[in-house]
Amino acid sequence: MNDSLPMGASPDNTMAGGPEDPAIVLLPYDQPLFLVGMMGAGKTTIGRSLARILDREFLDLDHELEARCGVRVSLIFDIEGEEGFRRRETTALDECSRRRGIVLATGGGAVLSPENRKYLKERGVVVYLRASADELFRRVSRDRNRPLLQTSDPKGRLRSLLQEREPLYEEVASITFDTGSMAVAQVVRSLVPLLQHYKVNP
Ligand SMILES: Nc1ncnc2c1ncn2[C@@H]1O[C@H](COP(=O)(O)OP(=O)(O)OP(=O)(O)O)[C@@H](O)[C@H]1O
Ligand SMILES: O=C(O)C1=C[C@@H](O)[C@@H](O)[C@H](O)C1
Ligand SMILES: [Mg+2]
Repeated sequence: MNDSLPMGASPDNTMAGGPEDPAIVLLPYDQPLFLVGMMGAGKTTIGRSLARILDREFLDLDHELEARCGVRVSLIFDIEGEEGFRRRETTALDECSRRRGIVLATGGGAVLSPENRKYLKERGVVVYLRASADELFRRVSRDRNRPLLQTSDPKGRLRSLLQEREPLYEEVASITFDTGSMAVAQVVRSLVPLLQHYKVNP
């Protein structure tokens, strides 16, 4: 028995208590978990905490890009523009999404490319952390490392990005979780049992 198995999952991933329905298996314990959502959704904060509880390695796609380039995300945007950033993001996502036993916090715009959406849908279980534009804005308004919000109307920009991306987050999501005004710890506490008992249709 592997110690890192989540509660309720057995090594062959059949349902605890016997395969009443052999077509349904529990979330394989090493299948990657991907967090998607807008900037400020809590992907980094919640992802790190989830990984600790699920005894998984935590990766953050923005941090991965910063480590590879040696500069902050905002400087990648300044030097290479959004197009250059997105190219690097796709390469990093392709590599990171092949890793087993991870929780990966993606960047807010990682769902924009069809290629990225394919990686997310085919390689892991995707959690969409949803929040309203007002709530998102409260969380990110003071952060300077979010280049897309460096405009004269950051709240309006956030609102239009959310509108444009919502269907894309929904498209890739295995689970949509409304964070509402829940505190981080409360979101994590609610997500853990959902993930531990998540059933995958093979
Ligand atoms: N549920 C929450 N309640 C209150 N504050 C939150 C919640 N989730 C995240 N935050 C706070 O919002 C800020 C942004 O969170 P975080 O950096 O985790 O977002 P993100 O989804 O990773 O954004 P990005 O796409 O820009 O990387 C942080 O200061 C974090 O502590
Ligand atoms: O929402 C977005 O498009 C972004 C979100 C961040 O995670 C970074 O990936 C970058 O600032 C772009
Ligand atoms: Mg983040």
